[in-house]
Order: sequence, then C-alpha cells, then structure tokens
Amino acid sequence: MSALLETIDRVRRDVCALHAELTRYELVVWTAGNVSARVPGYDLMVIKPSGVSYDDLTPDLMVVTDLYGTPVSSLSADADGAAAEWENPALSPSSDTAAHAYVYRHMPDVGGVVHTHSTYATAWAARGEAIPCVLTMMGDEFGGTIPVGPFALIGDDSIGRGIVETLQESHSPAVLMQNHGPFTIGKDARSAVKAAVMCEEVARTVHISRQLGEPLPIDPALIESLYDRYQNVYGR
Ligand SMILES: O=C(CO)[C@@H](O)[C@H](O)COP(=O)(O)O
Repeated sequence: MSALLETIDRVRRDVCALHAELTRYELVVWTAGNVSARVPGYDLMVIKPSGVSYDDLTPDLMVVTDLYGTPVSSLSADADGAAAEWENPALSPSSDTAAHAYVYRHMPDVGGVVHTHSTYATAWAARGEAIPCVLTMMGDEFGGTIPVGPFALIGDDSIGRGIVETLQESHSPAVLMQNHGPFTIGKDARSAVKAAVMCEEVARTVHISRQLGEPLPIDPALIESLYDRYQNVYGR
C-alpha cells in the first residue's frame, strides 16, 4: 500500500475514534457535532459523514475531501509521483465541511477542527458572551478569554470565516460561534478534541462561579505566564 493510502487509512481511524470522545465527554447529542483532520502533506482532509449516528461511525465511513470540501477519491500523483485511489462512502460529508476546509486553507498550522454543541459552552454562545479568563486552567489551555465569533449560517464557508477572523488574533483554540456553539482547532484532531473538552469544563465552572458572585479576574501578565508554562513546559 502506498504511503498516502496508509496515511489516509490512519487518519480515518483516528478521526473515527475521536468522535467517540465527543460522546464519552457528553459534548454532543444525537448526530450533532463533528471532527475533522488534515491529511498531512496533502491538500486533503477527513471528516465525518453528515447525519450518521455516532454508534454507526466506522473508519471507512469517514469522507476524504479536498480543502474546499469536495469529496475526492483519487490523486493523479502522490508524494512519490504515483497515482492513488481510495473508496469514499456514498454519503455526504458533514454539513460543516466547508467551515472546516476554510480553516485548513487559512490556518496552515491547524491539523484538526472540532465542533460540538456542549451544553455550557453553547449556553455562553447563545448569549453571545465571551468566557472571561478567571481560572488557571483557562490561562493554561486558552491563554485568555474564550472569544465569541459572529452569527453565521450553516452550509457554506461563513462559519469558517468567522472562526479564522476570531482566532487569528487570539491564543484561544476555541471560539463560541454566536447562537451556535463551540468550534475548536489544534495542531492535530486530538488537540482540537482536548480543547473542546476543556472549553466545556471551563464554561461550566465559570457559569457556576458566577451564580455565587463575581469571579476574580487574573492579571494578564500572569495569564501569559500560565500559558507559556503549560504550552512549553508542562508534560515535557
Ligand atoms: O450544528 C451543526 C451544523 O453546524 C452540526 O452540529 C450538525 O448538527 C451536525 O451535522 P453533521 O456533521 O452530521 O452534518
């Protein structure tokens, strides 16, 4: 099997397995939400099919598309110059494919994108309110506030434009798309899933904190320091 086909195989298995993390952490219900990953070295991505139950997702149902969201099942030349062909399922890619594709085209360091409707983060999105950085965990993972992106209709690249415009100037790997829910990015799909899990966790904690009174802000210089340690030292 060619290196490209092996890579597609691996990315499909990873993307499929990561969808199980969305249900494990209760970030989605029914068929809501989606995970995608870039196929390293190629202008290709892998994303879940639209409207399929999480219990029925299998690696071979993950759809390979180009970075405009069009399903593709062959390349005339892989990295070695050889033609490659693979099977795509007879299913449409996720309704958010154009949004994910836009992110990959405009943020070359992003290798994974995730969308959930996790309850607390989506509640903040419904109010169009950014989550203030009042927890060390937020300084660590998000490097500041989790911002709100614009309202955008589903289906074309409007959501993608909102994600890129909002996150380009921020440390945060998460954006709360107004009236919709969180979208997260990462160097790979696993990191984007982690950001989605963390986003829900801090959305819940800050919400509860606000029921008790006004959460205490953290000095921006200390947030930078937390972010730097977590991103560059923690776990090394
Ligand atoms: O909110 C949305 C659409 O943006 C998604 O969460 C959908 O609910 C899931 O759509 P598919 O990925 O199954 O098309």
